[in-house]
Order: sequence, then structure tokens, then C-alpha cells
Amino acid sequence: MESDVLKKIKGGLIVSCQALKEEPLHSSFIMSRMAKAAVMSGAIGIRANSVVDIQAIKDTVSVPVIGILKNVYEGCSIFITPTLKEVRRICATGAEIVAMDATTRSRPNGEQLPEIIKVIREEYPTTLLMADCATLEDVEYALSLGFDIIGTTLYGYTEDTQGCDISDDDFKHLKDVLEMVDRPVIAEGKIDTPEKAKRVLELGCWSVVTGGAITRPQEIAKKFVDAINN
Ligand SMILES: CC(=O)N[C@H](C=O)[C@@H](O)[C@H](O)[C@H](O)COP(=O)(O)O
Repeated sequence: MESDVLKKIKGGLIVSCQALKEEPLHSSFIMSRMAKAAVMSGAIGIRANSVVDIQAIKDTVSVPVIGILKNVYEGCSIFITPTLKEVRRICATGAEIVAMDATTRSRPNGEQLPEIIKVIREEYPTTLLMADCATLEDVEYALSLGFDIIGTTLYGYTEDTQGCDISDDDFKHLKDVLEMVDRPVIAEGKIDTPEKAKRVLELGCWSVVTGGAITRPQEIAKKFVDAINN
């Protein structure tokens, strides 16, 4: 059965409101205002990083939230909600959807994704789980683990997919993902123009996440500066 949360985000724009410590807008208050602006403009969901940002956003808007907790472990490339500890903390915020790295790479402390999923399904049976994938192999792995939503978040951001862009070849990678998947696919990662957002929904994605092109002014300003200087 289709959940209410899935119904609410179908066919729409989810805005990722994130600013890490080293970014100029690092502030839960600012992220909550970004979320408000996004929702005022018609966004139907927000993606956010960290417990405090999610709480501030949930106090401000009422659309579903995709929560993550980025944490870097030495010697490990997985950083999006990487271990059971981070998954639990984000589930406890009440975020309707919790996203985590679902690549087949090794996780911190030797943790295994199937075990994390098993524990979380028992503790938080109503929370939807989103798999942040890079390769088609990751997508297959995520499907076998019973994730509710497949995301393309990490395509172009891992060792194996370095240099790839989701819009290459009229979204060839995304089309391959959609062909394999029998549940909602959320297009995410470098969907940086309204035209690309529209296109991925036309191709059959459930929703689309856009981040930096809306909420990272340093990225937006750089595009203008580069255009002027080149
Ligand atoms: C790879 C990684 O760390 N991605 C993060 C995942 O949450 C965010 O930094 C991105 O902003 C988000 O995925 C949206 O993508 P884009 O900003 O390209 O629209």
C-alpha cells in the first residue's frame, strides 16, 4: 500500500537545505528559513542534514522531511548516515524518511547494512528508508535489502562513478535505474536546472531533489562569476 508520505511527495520538488560547518550558511536557523522559502514556492518536501537542522525545519514547515546525518570516519568513504548510531539519531527526530549510503563499500566499524536495516525496521517500523546509491550494483543491493525508496544521490560522487553526471546522455543512468526498480525512485544529485527537474519526472521518477542550485549561494554565485570570466 502506498504510504501517505509517499503520496505527499509524488511528482514534486524536494529541496535539500544543507550547509556543513565549513560553508557560509552553516546555521539551523538559516536552514529553517531556506526550507520555509522552498515550501512557500511549492516544494513538497525538504532534505536536511543533522538532528538540530531537522528539528528547526520541522518546527517551521510541515512537509515531509528526508533526514540524514553526515559523519566522516577516518579511513572510510561512507559518510551519509553511515552507521546504526546515526540512523537511530535521525529516526528519533521523526523525519518521515531517513536516507543512508547504500553503496556496497565497507562501512565504519565493520558494520553491515543488512543488520542496520533489520534493527531499524524493528525499532522504527513506520519510518521510510531511502537508499542513497551510486552504481546499478548499489541499486540492486538496496532492492534486496527492502529499501522503500531508491535515490541516485551518490552517482558521480564515489570512486567508481567519479566524473559521471546524472544528466549525461539524456539521463541514461537514471533510465537504467528506473528500468530495474519496482518502487519509487528519487532523482538527486546535480539536478541543477528547472528543465532537468522536469525531465527526470517525465522519465518516471517519483520526486526530484535539488540542493545546491537553490540553497548554496556560493555555488550559484560561482556560476555567474565563471560565466563572466570565461
Ligand atoms: C554527495 C553528497 O554529499 N550529497 C549530499 C546529500 O545529501 C548533499 O550535499 C547534496 O546537496 C544533495 O544530495 C543534493 O544534491 P545537489 O546539491 O547536487 O542538488
